[in-house]
Amino acid sequence: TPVNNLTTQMAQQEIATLQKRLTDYGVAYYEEDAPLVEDYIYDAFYARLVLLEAQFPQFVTPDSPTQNVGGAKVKSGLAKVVHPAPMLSLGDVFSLEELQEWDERTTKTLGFQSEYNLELKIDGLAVALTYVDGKLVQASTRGNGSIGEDVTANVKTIRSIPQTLTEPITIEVRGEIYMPKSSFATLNKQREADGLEPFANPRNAAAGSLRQLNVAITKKRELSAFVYYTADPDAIGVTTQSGALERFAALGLPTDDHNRVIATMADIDAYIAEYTSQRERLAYGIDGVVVKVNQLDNQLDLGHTVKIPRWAIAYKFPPEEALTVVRDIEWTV
Ligand SMILES: NC(=O)c1cc2c(=O)c3cc(F)ccc3oc2nc1N
Repeated sequence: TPVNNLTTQMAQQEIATLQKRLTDYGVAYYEEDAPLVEDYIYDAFYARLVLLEAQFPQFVTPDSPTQNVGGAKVKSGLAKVVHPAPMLSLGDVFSLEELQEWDERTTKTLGFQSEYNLELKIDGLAVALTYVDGKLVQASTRGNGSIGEDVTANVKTIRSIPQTLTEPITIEVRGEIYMPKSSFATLNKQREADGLEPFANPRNAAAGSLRQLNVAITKKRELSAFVYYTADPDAIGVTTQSGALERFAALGLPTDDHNRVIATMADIDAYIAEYTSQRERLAYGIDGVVVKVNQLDNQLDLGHTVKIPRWAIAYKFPPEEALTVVRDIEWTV
């Protein structure tokens, strides 16, 4: 209802509801680094409350999210960044059968069996890094794909991300920021000692540590990163995904070296089996394997939908607790 059609009674009710909702969102986001809603949803509710409180100041309370520093300010504290090209997400499959279907669809569309570049799916949060003449000038989160948050100052505290490339080129690269398992364990021990809620998983810990207004907090959190994509392959003279990863490393960008170029589904099954068992021995969390068409011109032929690329797919590992249950059942039998 437009604000000027509201009775005082209705306004008081809506303001109270919004104050409670935004306080809960703020606590989840700010205290637990486990946001309950996408930022743009939070921002819309926040804007509505600001409007109502301006119209009905008698209902502004000192503990309203619009009044306190904690929740709201942190949320809207980070500047927004519009992505030049939308940051898409990966489509997911949860079984080898579905992965086989994806391979068949891709082969049919291309008219031949493509070679694939296989990569571990790092369980962190996506960021875009912009370098101009070899200097890091901006870093932003994916956000809703079109609009992300500016985390440049935070990213500059991450040792594995170079502020200067080995060549003075201008390029935007994308990657995953993650918290190594050892840093995660240390951080949660410290939080419990300080009487704070531990982070649920390394991904939430990484997100909460990156999206800090106070950069000194980010610096203490020992984050790391892997780069896996660029929208401008011509800037680095590569024609394959595997070649791009090699060039990223030559430029001084951190890459994960577990990638493998393969030609058949049998090779994919072997890679998935290998890293399903290797998973707990890795220094960082992975939640699956990413299969990418390796030739970049074939990627262009396949294109993307509004939300996901057609030339890549994420095979997600079954959640670990499920595996434990399966093991127990086998054991009792
Ligand atoms: N978490 C990851 O380790 C990982 C994630 C992505 C993406 O999210 C991703 C999203 C795209 F639209 C295109 C390619 C991508 O490649 C990716 N490659 C990876 N290795």
